[in-house]
Amino acid sequence: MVSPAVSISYTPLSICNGNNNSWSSSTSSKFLRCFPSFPVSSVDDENAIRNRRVACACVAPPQDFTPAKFNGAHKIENLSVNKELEDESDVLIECRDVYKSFGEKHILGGVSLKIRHGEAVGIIGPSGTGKSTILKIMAGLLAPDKGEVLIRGKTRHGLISDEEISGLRIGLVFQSAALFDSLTVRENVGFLLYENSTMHEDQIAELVTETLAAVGLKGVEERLPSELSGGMKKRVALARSIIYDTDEGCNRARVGMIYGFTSQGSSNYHTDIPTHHFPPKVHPVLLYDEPTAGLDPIASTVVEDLIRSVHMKGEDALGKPGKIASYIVVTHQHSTIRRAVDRQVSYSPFVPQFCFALFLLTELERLFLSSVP
Ligand SMILES: Nc1ncnc2c1ncn2[C@@H]1O[C@H](COP(=O)(O)OP(=O)(O)OP(=O)(O)O)[C@@H](O)[C@H]1O
Repeated sequence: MVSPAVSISYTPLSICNGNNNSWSSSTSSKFLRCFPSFPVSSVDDENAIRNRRVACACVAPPQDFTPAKFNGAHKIENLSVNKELEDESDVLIECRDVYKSFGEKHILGGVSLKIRHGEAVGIIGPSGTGKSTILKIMAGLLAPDKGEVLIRGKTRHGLISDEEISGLRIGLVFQSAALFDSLTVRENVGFLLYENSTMHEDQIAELVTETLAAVGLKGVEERLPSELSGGMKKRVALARSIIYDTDEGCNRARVGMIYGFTSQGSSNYHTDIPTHHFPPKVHPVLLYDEPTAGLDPIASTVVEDLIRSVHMKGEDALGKPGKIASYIVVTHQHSTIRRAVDRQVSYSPFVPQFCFALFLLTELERLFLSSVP
């Protein structure tokens, strides 16, 4: 089993990107390795973490760190240092110098980042800095005031369009599970298919059961959301974001349709992929907004491993390879960065102190977990 290690950097740069062996000697010498192994809990799944390339993203304030003057416009910086990633052909989503304000509030001030095929990216930063906003912009639910969003190299104009996402399936899993309270788990997970596919109800029911099993839930199909724990709700939301139409008979005209639900009506965005296997040119990308918020450390671990397992480099609870090409996780929890992310993008100028605080919290969490019999 590969054990992720956490390192402390004495520079704001906190990335160990790429594969486990990607530390150059000059880089590794700048880092103090402090936790050679991650605590093994009962929910650890060797398969789920076997394919983890890196889980390392923690920074301490540099000794000479002086916070930059805050001028109201935060900037996300892609801190990747991996030269291998300079090839542009595998970029699925790119934000280029994106600005966004709400009224007088300047939320995003020149955000640039790229999400590549196969990547697992974490976005970390203080509350209210615009992390959810950038996810919504990437998903095409909000338009930037200035700057560009490119989907597989093509500039998106305005909000998401059917044409644009014919090659990309973007799912957005919101912070709250945002299930429909009056619908059963089966109806929630299968909602899009019941509403929009030509699949027979029995087929949908079977697919829902299979998808729930993939996220480790069995026998909950007929329950209402109010009868589930917070962690179970998150898993149901995850199942809803990865289910897709298996009806080969469906024509492809529906590829690229997008549906949305938030807590006031819409929270999870899907496209409807009507083939059992994703067409070769369709890349499912999931955007998770604080998927472990409000969960205890063990429930968080389950969700973090599930996020890994539905990724193309993982295996789901049924032992099948995951189907998600790339994903982004917005989180406040360092454990989520450590377990579920290969690469981290951070908000400046506060991130060194913020990550250091997260590091301390994670250590408390680790001590707590290790003391549990
Ligand atoms: N539709 C909107 N209208 C007006 N203000 C908004 C809107 N959406 C977000 N904001 C404001 O933009 C700021 C950034 O919000 P956002 O949800 O993106 O932050 P965040 O970094 O994800 O925060 P948190 O970590 O607390 O979830 C907040 O001050 C929020 O009130």
